[in-house]
Amino acid sequence: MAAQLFDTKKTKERVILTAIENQKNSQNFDYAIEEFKNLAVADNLEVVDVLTQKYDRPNAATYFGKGKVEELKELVNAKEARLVISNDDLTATQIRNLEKMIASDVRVVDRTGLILDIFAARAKTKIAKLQVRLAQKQYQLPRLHTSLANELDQQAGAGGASFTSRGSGETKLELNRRTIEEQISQIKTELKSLLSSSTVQRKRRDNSGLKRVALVGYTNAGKSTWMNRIVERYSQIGNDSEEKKVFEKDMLFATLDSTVRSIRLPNKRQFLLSDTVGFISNLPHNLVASFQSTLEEASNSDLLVQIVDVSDPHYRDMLTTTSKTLRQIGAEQIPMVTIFNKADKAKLSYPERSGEDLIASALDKKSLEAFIDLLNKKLFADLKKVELLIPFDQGSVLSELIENNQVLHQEYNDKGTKIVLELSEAKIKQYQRFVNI
Ligand SMILES: Nc1nc2c(ncn2[C@@H]2O[C@H](COP(=O)(O)OP(=O)(O)OP(=O)(O)O)[C@@H](O)[C@H]2O)c(=O)[nH]1
Repeated sequence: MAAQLFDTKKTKERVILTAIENQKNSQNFDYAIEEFKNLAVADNLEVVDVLTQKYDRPNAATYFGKGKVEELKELVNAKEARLVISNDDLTATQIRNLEKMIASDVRVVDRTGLILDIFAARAKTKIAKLQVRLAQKQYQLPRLHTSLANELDQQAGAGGASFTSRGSGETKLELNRRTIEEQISQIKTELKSLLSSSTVQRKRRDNSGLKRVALVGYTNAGKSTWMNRIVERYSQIGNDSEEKKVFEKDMLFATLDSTVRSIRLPNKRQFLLSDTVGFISNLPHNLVASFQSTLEEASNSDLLVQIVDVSDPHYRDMLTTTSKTLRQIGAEQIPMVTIFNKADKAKLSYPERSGEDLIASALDKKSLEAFIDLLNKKLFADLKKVELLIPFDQGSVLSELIENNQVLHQEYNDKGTKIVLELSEAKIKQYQRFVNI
């Protein structure tokens, strides 16, 4: 449903990446280029060269300065590339001018367009597809120019109606703008109704009073792998968890939907675990807005578990990216622990606690135990030991308590059953009348 910007699936399209180095980004410039290249590879493109320029600010008309555009033109010809992607967002004017100056059959896109394209290819569920489509349309709107207009014209033609014939005196561009605006509003309506039913589901789960844990972190850090290991071992519904597994793959943005699973530990403590879309530096604003509901899994949780690939030389930059994204979605106040993952690849010893955090490998059994131990300590720190006296005629209350909590001690007296267990403040309130003082 979500249309691809470039047809990359049959043969790998040859691409030249461009970027501007300035005072603001010079410190992390190498990392930014590395990340940019990975994004292109993730979109099945073949990066044939990277052209950069030191410049305080991109040229408003042509992005690069005049001489550099000439250099780019020569490079495009020499390397037989038909696609140029800029690391900075481009305006419609910059795109139009660059395409004109380089060659008529060369397309110029920016990093946001590239990320949207990857998301479009990865989106599987109806909600994810619509969210990407919304972000794509919002991205297209201010960038409408002739070549996009022609593309839209063809799309409309395929639908039968030629909207160029509508209304007198209106330009093609205005009509296209109006069409996109209408599509945006349709997608929003559809999303709203789909999301309201999924919000209902979320609320229903919330009523269980279970704590929520969200796995967050840079794309490809290992979030889905951890999720699957935990689900395989501790999922609430038996061991037949194959269909509950989430997509785990060595590629950027393998997961676009947030998945929530109910987990029950051997000590009977329960919580909801969610996996969510991976972060990346400067995640396009439109995408963050479109994926707000998916990202809410993280911003509504009681504990964030940040997964970082410690074997990546840029892992510190990835930690910064995660912090920035968490601020962007209003989740910076939520308590967080960090798992320095892929310690096996980094040749570090594991599992090992590092203060409140953990050095671990998702592929290791002992790391899973250490992870669960950490969760137990952080997530259930507010549990209080309490003694309850349940009268004999309240058998159902007693069995519910025993079923859902680890009973530390149990004995009988002439009034009923005395049990000692750990409960949250809310649960103590709920069972207040049975508290044995
Ligand atoms: N060696 C090693 N590989 C790991 C470890 N954890 C995950 N991986 C691999 O890293 C790759 C990415 O893992 P995922 O779990 O898909 O990563 P993710 O964070 O969910 O990725 P996105 O969906 O892109 O956000 C997969 O090929 C995993 O098998 C680990 O501890 N050690």
